[in-house]
Amino acid sequence: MLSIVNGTSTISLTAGSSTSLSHAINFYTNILGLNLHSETDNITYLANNYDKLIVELIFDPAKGLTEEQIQTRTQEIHDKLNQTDWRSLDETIVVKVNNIVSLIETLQTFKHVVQITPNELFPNEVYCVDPLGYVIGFTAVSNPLTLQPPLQKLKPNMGAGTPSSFMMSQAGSQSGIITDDLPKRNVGIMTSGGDAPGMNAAVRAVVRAAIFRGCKAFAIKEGYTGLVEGGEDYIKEMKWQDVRGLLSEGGTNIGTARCMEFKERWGRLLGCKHLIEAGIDALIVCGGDGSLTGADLFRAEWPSLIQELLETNQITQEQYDRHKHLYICGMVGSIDNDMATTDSTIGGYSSLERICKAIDYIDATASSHSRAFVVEVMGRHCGWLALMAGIATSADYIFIPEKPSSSKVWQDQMCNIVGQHRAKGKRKTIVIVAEGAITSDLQPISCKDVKDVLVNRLGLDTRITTLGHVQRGGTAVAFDRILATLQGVEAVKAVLELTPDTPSPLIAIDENKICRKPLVEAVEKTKNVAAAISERDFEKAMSLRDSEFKEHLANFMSMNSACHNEPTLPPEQRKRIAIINIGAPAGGMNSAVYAMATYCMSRGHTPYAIHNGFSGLSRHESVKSIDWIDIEGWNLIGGSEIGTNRFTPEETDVGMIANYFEKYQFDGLILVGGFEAFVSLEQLERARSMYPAFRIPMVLIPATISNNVPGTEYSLGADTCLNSLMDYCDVVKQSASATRGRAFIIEVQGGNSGYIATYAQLISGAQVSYVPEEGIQLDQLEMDIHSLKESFAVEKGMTKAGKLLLKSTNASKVLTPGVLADIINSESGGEFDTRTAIPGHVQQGGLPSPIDRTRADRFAIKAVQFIEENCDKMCGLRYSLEFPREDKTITRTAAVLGIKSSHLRFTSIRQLYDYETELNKRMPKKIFWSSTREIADQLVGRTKIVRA
Ligand SMILES: Nc1ncnc2c1ncn2[C@@H]1O[C@H](COP(=O)(O)OP(=O)(O)OP(=O)(O)O)[C@@H](O)[C@H]1O
Ligand SMILES: O=P(O)(O)OC[C@H]1O[C@](O)(CO)[C@@H](O)[C@@H]1O
Ligand SMILES: [Mg+2]
Repeated sequence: MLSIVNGTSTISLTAGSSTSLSHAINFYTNILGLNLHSETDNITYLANNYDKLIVELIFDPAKGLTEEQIQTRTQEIHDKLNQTDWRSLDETIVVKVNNIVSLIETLQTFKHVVQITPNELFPNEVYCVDPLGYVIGFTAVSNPLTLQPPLQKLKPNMGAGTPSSFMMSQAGSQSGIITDDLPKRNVGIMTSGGDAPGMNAAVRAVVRAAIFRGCKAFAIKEGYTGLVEGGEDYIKEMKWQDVRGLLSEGGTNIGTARCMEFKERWGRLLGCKHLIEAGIDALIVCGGDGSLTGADLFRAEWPSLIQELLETNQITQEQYDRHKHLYICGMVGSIDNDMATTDSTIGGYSSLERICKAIDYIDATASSHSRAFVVEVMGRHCGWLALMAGIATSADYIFIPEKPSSSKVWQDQMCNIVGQHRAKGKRKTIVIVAEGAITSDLQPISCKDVKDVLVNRLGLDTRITTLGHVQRGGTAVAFDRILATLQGVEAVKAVLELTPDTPSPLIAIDENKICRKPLVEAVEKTKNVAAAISERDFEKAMSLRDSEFKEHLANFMSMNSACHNEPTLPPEQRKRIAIINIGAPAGGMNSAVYAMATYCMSRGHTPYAIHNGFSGLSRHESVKSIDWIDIEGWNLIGGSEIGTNRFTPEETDVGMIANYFEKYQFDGLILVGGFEAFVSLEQLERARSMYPAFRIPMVLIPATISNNVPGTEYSLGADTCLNSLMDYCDVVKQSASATRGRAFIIEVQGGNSGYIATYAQLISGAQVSYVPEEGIQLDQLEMDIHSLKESFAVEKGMTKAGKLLLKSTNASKVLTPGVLADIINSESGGEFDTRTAIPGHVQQGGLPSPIDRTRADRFAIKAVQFIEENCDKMCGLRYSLEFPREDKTITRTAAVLGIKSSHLRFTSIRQLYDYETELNKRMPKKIFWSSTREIADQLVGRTKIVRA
């Protein structure tokens, strides 16, 4: 993305072609919607929120940098762009151009800009293609988008376009359908390889998104077998209602297979023929590395396959002309999470949840008998499941294919670690073995091998548990439903945007960002991992796994060695680090404390817990150093073991808090909590001028189910909450469906943030979510009731679809669930009835989800590293009379750690508090999930009134 700023006025970004129109509009409305017109605002906004690269084009040197500075910066940029993948650049870049001609020249020096086209009709415009294939246009016309018609979202049609009539309508009807200039294609979706929870959600999303865009959707049944066999039994057109209820079902209802015939050319030739016969133009394959390897091969071979079909008269010239290009797109569905270039695969976290649950159960029996358990998990040649389960359950030792050692080494290492844990008083031992675990000479390591060592060398009473296909069963967790849904919608958009010349994409996720990556590259990189392992080049295999994998492994190893007697840092670098929980409980708070403390121990720092928040500290000096055995097992439990409350320092006693910070000589503070923790951090940062004890690095790990902490798109606890809400909604929906003709209004927590309600709508298929950001408008309510009535009338007695309506508590104080139910009931004319359900504090409790456990560990370790890195900066200032509080290098040492788009970032509390927070609303100014609301509505066919 490029933001182009011209000192006084903004030179605008616009669309270069129809394929990039919505891309550019999205970008542009993001900026304009926020009314960020000033240069600084644009840059700050983009740097913090949008993407990784900003190119700032200074047209007038007098208004910006000196000529010389511009030249130096320009040179730096060129050097960087030529060396690095431009999307991983993470800073503001200034390029000087004087006019459109020099802009073209400048762009031509960018290694990754593959094509630059001056526009002959409009000489003030230039288009180029970025690495993802987007056409980006530049124009000297100020704000050219005002010349475009306004973006049409859902249409407020009260007649033929009402949602239920739309839902029941045939594909191709225009009512309620997105009107853009993307081509209408017939889109096929198949699931292939091992089934994975979330595949059903992917199929639902693809079918509905395709229909919504005015295309026809087809399911190809039984994976590639469906292509090879062809015909109506295997390739079936799907209508809106065919995918109803799929969200909550495990496995894949359209079937999957491992199809040997497709590995042969003749099988693929048949596949080509059958796709053409069915009239399918675009194919979305949801499967694992094997399936996508097959898809990539199919794409590469397509021209020769179709040529052969023409030459052998198996298809007509007309068919040949229409299907010359196969538009193909990959979605990674596999529990193994073994595909390169994406952080997660659909199904991976559901499987992880099953594994963690099983190990949590095993924990109890292991502890009771003081036994060791060797647990085998799936993953084929990938150790992701074993590694993540190891972190999430605080296993003693793990075996993964990417990091093998010789038989002698692993035996000694495992016995050493397990022995030390036992010596410290641990009563149970959990060792996780990935099914693909090997020694460095490629010999498989079996659970039996591991058990024998534990028995013979440590004398432990040991049992083996092989989890097997339990790991693949059951409904998808919230994350997989979200991932599958958002990726399915993106996949449809991708296949409609593809041109014969653009490379086939794979829909990936980078931290929190759904994005497209080249399919060929992903397949190639994945194959290279396997090749590196078979060549015993384990370093290379590890380097080809994504960076998060490597980070998790390093974290596991450090936490695992916490009770060793040899910390990694020399004594003079060891610190005293305070940890505190603030705000309402959230899943993952304990995991974060556990991870921080164990990581501190492995480094040689002393971790201190401040019990019961700031009020506990000021009233009872509630500081306690943390012992390893005291926190053993905390990773797995909900709530807050050290206690949490909402009091901020100023609500308690700042002076007393400073006094205790001084007394214990804390070198750093890590807060874990939500908005109150955010406010507390700001208060402590502000108090630094007055109290030297606070001149230490301080960092906040966001933890709140409301997910409303500025500076992050993710807070610990939000995933745990979503999962409990999802289970709750599934159960209520089942009851509503069984009763027929019943709707439920479910009240959802989240303070002033509609995050939980919006994502709960997305994963439960609720008809609406009313959120505080929008309130409940009477005309919208009227429309929703009208739609509900109509859909119940259409479906009367036929289907068993229960309807859910979600309402955030703060969406309206007047329209409570009871009042809403009364209104709907009085409007329903006896055709259906509406009840209420309030999950309440269930949403805050429960065991932390594996995502919250593993993210907590990652956040925690990053936070400790932040303290380590910033301690020296503050050292000299501790007792100096002059404290440069406003100095940016100083303010940055009090920060919020967050996930932003595809990055983990520290953002200074000053920046966030002063510029990016709506204090009265306790919300960040920018809501990053607005587009998810649109998708959640689109996929249930809700008609939303567009407001100016
Ligand atoms: N090299 C290939 N060429 C053509 N087709 C392939 C190739 N590899 C795999 N396929 C097709 O993809 C199907 C599924 O592949 P595979 O069994 O490896 O599972 P996967 O997609 O990796 O999923 P998972 O690993 O999660 O089970 C195969 O049965 C085959 O039909
Ligand atoms: O279900 P199947 O065909 O026995 O395959 C089991 C394999 O499939 C997976 O579950 C998914 O690829 C692997 O983890 C496992 O090795
Ligand atoms: Mg596979």
